[in-house]
Amino acid sequence: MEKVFHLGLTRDDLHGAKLAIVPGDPDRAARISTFLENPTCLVQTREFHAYLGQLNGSSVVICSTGIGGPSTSIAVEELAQLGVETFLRIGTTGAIQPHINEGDILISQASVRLDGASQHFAPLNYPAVSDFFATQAMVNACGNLGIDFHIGITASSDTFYPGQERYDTYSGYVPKAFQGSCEEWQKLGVMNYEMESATLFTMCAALGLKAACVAGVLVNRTRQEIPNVDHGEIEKKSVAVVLEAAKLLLA
Ligand SMILES: O=P(O)(O)O[C@H]1O[C@H](CO)[C@@H](O)[C@H]1O
Ligand SMILES: O=c1cc[nH]c(=O)[nH]1
Repeated sequence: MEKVFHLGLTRDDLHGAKLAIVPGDPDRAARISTFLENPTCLVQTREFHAYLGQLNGSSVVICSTGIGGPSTSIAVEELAQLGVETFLRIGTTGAIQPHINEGDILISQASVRLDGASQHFAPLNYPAVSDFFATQAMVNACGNLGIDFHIGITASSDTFYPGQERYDTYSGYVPKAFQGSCEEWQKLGVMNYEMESATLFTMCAALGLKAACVAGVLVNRTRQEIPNVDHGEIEKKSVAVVLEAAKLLLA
């Protein structure tokens, strides 16, 4: 059986897993795997750290995507080749609406396509939209766990600095195309910035796969630029949501 190019795995390695939980951070993938039954490490290569285990008796893969669309597109493509059909992203994020607080949980319904990779799957006028039922599972998971959440549109950018209009940088310069963009997204009701959902949603919709995204808020950009909150506590909450959503989808 053929191994996929980057992950170096075969279909047999996944034991029929149809659902993947896809954080950006490889260390987060390892931490999430500890919540599975019989977790094993499948591979650790580049930014892709993959684990297999069971949730309520069904095989599930946890695989980090690394930061941004290009590496996310590789993880999703290769996991799809191995039989995965549903991708649940669990990330961290920066909020841009004043009513959203650090530690809040955000569910992305759809994303503004500030990435490049999604254009390799579908033209820009194609929506970066999540799968309705996978997103409903995220919502129901929050309900089951008694966790408050916000649901709405996410701006998903290739860059952390200029694309998210950050001026506290080495040059302090943001190209004209992004000057004023944060305020525009705020006025258009966009909740937050992160860096993978546009690629994930677009490619999954275009390829007939299912995707949803939940994220914990590390910073509110209307108040500060650098997070000063406990990442661990925020991660615990968002991990609980994604695991409960996975269980609901596998039931
Ligand atoms: O915490 P993760 O999942 O990596 O998500 C967010 O954090 C990274 C930037 O710091 C980007 O990947 C962004 O999308
Ligand atoms: O502001 C933030 C925080 C986390 N991740 C992002 O992409 N942006």
